[in-house]
Amino acid sequence: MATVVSHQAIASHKPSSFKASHFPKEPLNVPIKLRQKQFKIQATSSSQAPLLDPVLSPSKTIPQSYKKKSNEASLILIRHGESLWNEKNLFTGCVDVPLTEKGVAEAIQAGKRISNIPVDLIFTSSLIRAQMTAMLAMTQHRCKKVPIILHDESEKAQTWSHVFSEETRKQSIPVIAAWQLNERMYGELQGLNKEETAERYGTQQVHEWRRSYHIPPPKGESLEMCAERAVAYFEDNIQPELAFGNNVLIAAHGNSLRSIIMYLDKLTSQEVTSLELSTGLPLLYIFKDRKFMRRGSPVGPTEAGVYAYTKRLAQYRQTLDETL
Ligand SMILES: O=C(O)[C@@H](CO)OP(=O)(O)O
Repeated sequence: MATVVSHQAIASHKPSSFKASHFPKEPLNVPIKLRQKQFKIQATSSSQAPLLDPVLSPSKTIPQSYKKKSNEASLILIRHGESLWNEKNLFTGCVDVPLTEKGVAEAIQAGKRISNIPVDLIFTSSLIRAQMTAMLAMTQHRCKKVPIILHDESEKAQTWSHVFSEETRKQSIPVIAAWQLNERMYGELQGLNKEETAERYGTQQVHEWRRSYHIPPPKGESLEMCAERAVAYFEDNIQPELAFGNNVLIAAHGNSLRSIIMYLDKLTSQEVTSLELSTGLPLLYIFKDRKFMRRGSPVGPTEAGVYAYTKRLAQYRQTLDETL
């Protein structure tokens, strides 16, 4: 079954509808797991003191009043916009190259398409092309919240990036960068031209390296190996957020997203070989009753059908319309 995916999601939380009680004393809506790992709530009312400190004890991290927000959540997947090496037709993998001007435009266009879909939390890979895409897309979001990258590479990085205003935090969206969402490592193909590689090794061989599930490129990751870390990360860190009711945007890569879509859509290792993702096209899923329902790629933020998908999305857009 061949599947070409693109999509577009919708709404945003209008500030007035976003009750502080959803995230009592929470920083940036920090997700449960990350919050457990990275933060503890500091018991102080001083405006001078940080509202959050690095975790000292995970057991102290979950406020008693923390309750599930919703039984339903939106999940938006976006493959990054065109990169400089996409343009040159080079195998890229884990080489960290930026977007082209076209890629920037694609990311902005993706943002327009999802400008009415709620986003509480953003996950990206650790690579700049995915991060640029997420950030550029969010410039278009009607909620006008500010995406902020959480830095957990050191205790100092955590401490130095604290936000001291609760109001400011409420107007922010945490961005979590995870290497597990990186593009598959393309081994000895990284930097090689795809067409020349096909001429040298044969079209069939190169197609197997690029699209088969089990066969890795020389000294690189097969899709199966990529799935082991990307899907594990999704299950451990992203799915719990959706189950809690947080709406999530993931900006990542052709192959890390193929492996996640394989998991979401329950594709076989044969079916995934024909799954192709276009650059910069958002794809919307609804997570409800522990199931993922793919909703495709809405054409524009005003497309009526998008809002028919769920009452919650329609309400969210209506709230935006009334507030902004
Ligand atoms: O070069 C890469 O990293 C990927 C994505 O651009 O290529 P492919 O389409 O071959 O998986």
